[in-house]
Amino acid sequence: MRAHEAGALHADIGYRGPAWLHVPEDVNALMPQLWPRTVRRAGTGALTVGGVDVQELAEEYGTPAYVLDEADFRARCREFAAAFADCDVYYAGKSFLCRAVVRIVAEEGLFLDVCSGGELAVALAAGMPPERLGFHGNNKSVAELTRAVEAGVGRIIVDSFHEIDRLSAIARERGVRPSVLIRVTVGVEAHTHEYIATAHEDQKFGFSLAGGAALAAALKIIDEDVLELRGLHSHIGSQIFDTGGFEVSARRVLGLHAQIRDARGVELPELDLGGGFGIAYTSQDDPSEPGELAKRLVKIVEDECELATLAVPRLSIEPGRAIVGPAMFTLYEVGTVKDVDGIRSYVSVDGGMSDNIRTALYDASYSATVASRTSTAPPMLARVVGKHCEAGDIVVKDEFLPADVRPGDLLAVPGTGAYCRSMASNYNHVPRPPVVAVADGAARVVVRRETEDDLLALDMG
Ligand SMILES: Cc1ncc(COP(=O)(O)O)c(C=O)c1O
Ligand SMILES: N[C@@H](CCCC[NH3+])C(=O)O
Repeated sequence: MRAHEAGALHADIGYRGPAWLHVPEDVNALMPQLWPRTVRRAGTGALTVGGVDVQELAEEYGTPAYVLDEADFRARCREFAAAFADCDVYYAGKSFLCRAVVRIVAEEGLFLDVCSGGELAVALAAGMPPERLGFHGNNKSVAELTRAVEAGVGRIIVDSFHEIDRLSAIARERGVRPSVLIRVTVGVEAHTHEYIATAHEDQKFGFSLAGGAALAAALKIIDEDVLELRGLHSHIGSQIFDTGGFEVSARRVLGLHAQIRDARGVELPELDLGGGFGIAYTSQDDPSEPGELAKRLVKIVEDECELATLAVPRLSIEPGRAIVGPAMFTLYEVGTVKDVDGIRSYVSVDGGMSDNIRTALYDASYSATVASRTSTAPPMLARVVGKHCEAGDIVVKDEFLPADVRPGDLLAVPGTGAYCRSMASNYNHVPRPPVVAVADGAARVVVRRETEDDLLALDMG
């Protein structure tokens, strides 16, 4: 069925889904932009990834499981590195981090952004050269800052006056001069969910540009001469498609570069515009390629520098979601199917909000497909829900699945590489799923499944 016929069918079936979701012509079809690049439907009807059948993965590693397409992940790292060849690309580790990922990121020539002592520990344990690390956070502890300084972290992005004082004390004590950037709140209202927008005035991150705190912080660091101020940093939010926000942000931050030059005669050599580049979760999302993003961002910075008569600083960016998000999907097994009074069917899977909190937290949209077979049954409006004791435990709000979807089917949800395993919880004492990396016909566990023994290990009786 074609999309334009969907309206009529929507009316016929008393459709209760969102207006944008169309009845698919073929409920078995995969939209390439949603899936890791090596995913195919094999002759058997089951999905394969990296040449491995998902049924084999489910048998060997169980469900739910996050499945990482290693070739896809590497390709995305490489594409960002190539597109931003004259810039520094920091992979945002908060999106998903484990030692295997750190090693791949390093091998593919990227830098790494960490934002806690734990992420720093993983990065160092995996052998990431410390000078290729950036350290973020609005409330870094003395212990975290000390560790970063002692390890020789390449740059620390300072976020408060308290932090500047703390870091300066640590640096003085050790007779070192850590490189810092200042996180600037540029007052941009990014077009994304409120909880993942980070540059409007009223929030916890950064020094306000409009209020003068950012300039005061820069002058303090320059005048005290303990820390080396390398540049300014702005991150406007996450899952953003429009480069307009980056343009405003670059203009404002470079305006501050010019103010600092005018006040102290210093031109800062670096500028970081953060991450936030959107990916496709559904047919409605149309992300830009890294090459296109690079062209636009570099031009924005060059134009703004020309206007402010500044030398062009070295640009860095911090993409997380755009690199790992599309490289993974979550593989679940269907446990129950309930038709609720002709409204929709609730398809329960063996995970839920503990492995993907984004739907509940940000009202995020996802897609899904039956992964273990194809079906000739007509499409049926479904809501994929988890097994938690919570009515808001929704994985995929609205999707068309074949009407014969049944217990034992494997269900795959694409786009779960970023902020799913990294934000996973043990709610209801559900152990967190493993991450299985697949490449060239072979699978390996890069993060093992949590066990009930792991859960009990923290419980002191
Ligand atoms: C400072 C900073 N840099 C980079 C990122 C990565 O964002 P994304 O994964 O959307 O690219 C974040 C998260 O939003 C962030 O807070
Ligand atoms: N956790 C958010 C991204 C922002 C987090 C980093 N500031 C998400 O899932 O979309």
